Amino acid sequence: MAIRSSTGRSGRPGNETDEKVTLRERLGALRNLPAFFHMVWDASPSLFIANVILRIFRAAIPVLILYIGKLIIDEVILQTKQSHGSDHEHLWWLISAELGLAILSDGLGRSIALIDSLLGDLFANKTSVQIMEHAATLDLEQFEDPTFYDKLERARQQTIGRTVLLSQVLGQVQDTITMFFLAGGLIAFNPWLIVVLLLAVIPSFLGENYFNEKSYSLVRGWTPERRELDYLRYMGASDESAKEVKIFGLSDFLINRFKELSWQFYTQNKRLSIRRASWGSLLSGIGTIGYYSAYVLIIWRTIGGKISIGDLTFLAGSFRQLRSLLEGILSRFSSVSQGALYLRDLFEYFDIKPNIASLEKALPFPRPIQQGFVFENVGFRYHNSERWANRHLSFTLHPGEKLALVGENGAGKTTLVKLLARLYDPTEGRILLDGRDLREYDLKDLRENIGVIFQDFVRFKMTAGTNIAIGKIGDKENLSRIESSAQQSLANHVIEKLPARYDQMLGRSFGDGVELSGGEWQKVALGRAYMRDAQVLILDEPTAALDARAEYEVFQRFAELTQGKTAVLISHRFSTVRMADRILVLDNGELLEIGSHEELLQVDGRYAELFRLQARGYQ
Ligand SMILES: Nc1ncnc2c1ncn2[C@@H]1O[C@H](COP(=O)(O)OP(=O)(O)OP(=O)(O)O)[C@@H](O)[C@H]1O
Repeated sequence: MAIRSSTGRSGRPGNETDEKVTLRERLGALRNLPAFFHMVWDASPSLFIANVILRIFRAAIPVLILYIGKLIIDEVILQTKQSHGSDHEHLWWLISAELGLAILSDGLGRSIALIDSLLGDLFANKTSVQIMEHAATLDLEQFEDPTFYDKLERARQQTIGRTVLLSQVLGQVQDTITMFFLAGGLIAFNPWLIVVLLLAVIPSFLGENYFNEKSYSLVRGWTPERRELDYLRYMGASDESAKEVKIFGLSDFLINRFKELSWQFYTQNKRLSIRRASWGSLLSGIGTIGYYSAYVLIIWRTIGGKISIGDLTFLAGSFRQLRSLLEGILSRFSSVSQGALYLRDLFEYFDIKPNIASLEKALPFPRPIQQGFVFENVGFRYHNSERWANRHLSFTLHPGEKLALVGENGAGKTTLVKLLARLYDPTEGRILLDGRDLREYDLKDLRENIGVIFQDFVRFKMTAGTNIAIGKIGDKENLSRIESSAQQSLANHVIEKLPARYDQMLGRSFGDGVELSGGEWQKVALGRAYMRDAQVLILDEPTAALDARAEYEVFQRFAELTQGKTAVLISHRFSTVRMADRILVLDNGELLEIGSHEELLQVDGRYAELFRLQARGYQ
């Protein structure tokens, strides 16, 4: 359990300086916006177009309303000066026009919000699918790397958070258009007003920008800890951990670690929020002073008779709206560029390329295998380890042969089969299949022809039928195939006792799911091996949880059913191992002995020693 800080930064989680982002980087991140809009467009072109058109219409409304307001006031003043019985028709027209515009503006606003949220949902769904699709192409090794998980986590967050970015950028465009309309009026009156306006707004923009940068750095720097918090929250309350949490009395331990980490984040965030609020009030005070200076200027000119009262309301209204628009645009610029930085995380994740992939002109997997697999001085070291998990491995796995792998815990047996299934590529040496490097074969074809059931197989919280069909998911509707696979792996006896048989939900996560015992799960997982038409079958400790009778039966069947197929078995039970044609003994990742049961007994080496040790235990 990664209860210590997973960053390895010894007690300095979320260190801001490590994750500092410059203004230049933020501007640079805006380059991600076109690609982002491309993704949004792909989510729904029609909604996207509708959104843009409605926003352009809405952008023109504020200035029209202000202008009509000015005309109304001028008209009212004119009419109060005129004699009784003057014609009010013009005034009513103006009032109706303003009312109409106000209603239209509200309707447009609601339609835009609706489209934003629909588009947001579509975008979130589409991106989640893309993240899953991309994850499927990546290497196992990449999944074992914590920095990869941080990236994946940040990318996942994009699917939810980025819809806000969409409305922000489109809102930005809309407000900019409105601003141009309003600014036109102000410039015609007095260009200096624009200068006052900018001076009033820029300080608070700089403040916003500064604090957004800090908050992005804080959140980004805290990604590993946030993952740890999620993990602790899950471990503290999940069916997977409940048993051991109770037995070992772990809840206080988990809760305390959670409290410690979450408190650290809270205090860092609180400090930043307080600073942000204090500076924000001060800087926006400057903006208010600017507004009132301009207001005084406009009033002065009105008193001097240079402009009408209607002009006064129009200009004061324009200035006030321009100020808030400009403040909005500038502060939104900070969040847009911050959003674009998060996008960078998403695109960085999409840019991760798998190392293990098919070559352009990949070979089809041989049908049938002619010469078998040849290991030529194969060595493998996990990327995060100094130790060689396999080294100097040279042997041949003949077509149709049943090979058993034997060795102590950590000897490298699972690693060897992972190399065979090309979950990893050798660090040194090579593996040949029918004389060609394994890397030359089409990866999908290779995986289809090599069926592996791992010791830590996944207990999918799905129906019993699906759990078997996993072995060949394309056949998930083929009930007779699923049933015969279940028979072969002895899972049929387990499944027939379940209330809903093959439709029974397994695991306790959903609905009326039923939990199976370890051995029962293993029989179900073994069924997956029989679903496949794979030429090579690999069973990594497939019978560890089976009782003695079940194990005997499983192997009787396995021998019959894999006639003519190549099979690799990993087992610590010598009763199983001796049924193999040949046995490969691994020690510290290296090949120690290889031969049939009888040959190895004659050699009287490690195998003979371990065999006798186990046999003695049964006497
Ligand atoms: N994903 C991994 N990252 C780093 N090291 C690993 C990883 N998986 C295994 N190892 C290391 O590689 C070595 C070989 O492991 P492997 O799982 O192949 O052993 P094994 O013979 O199958 O053991 P067991 O009998 O316990 O299943 C071990 O020292 C193990 O710690």
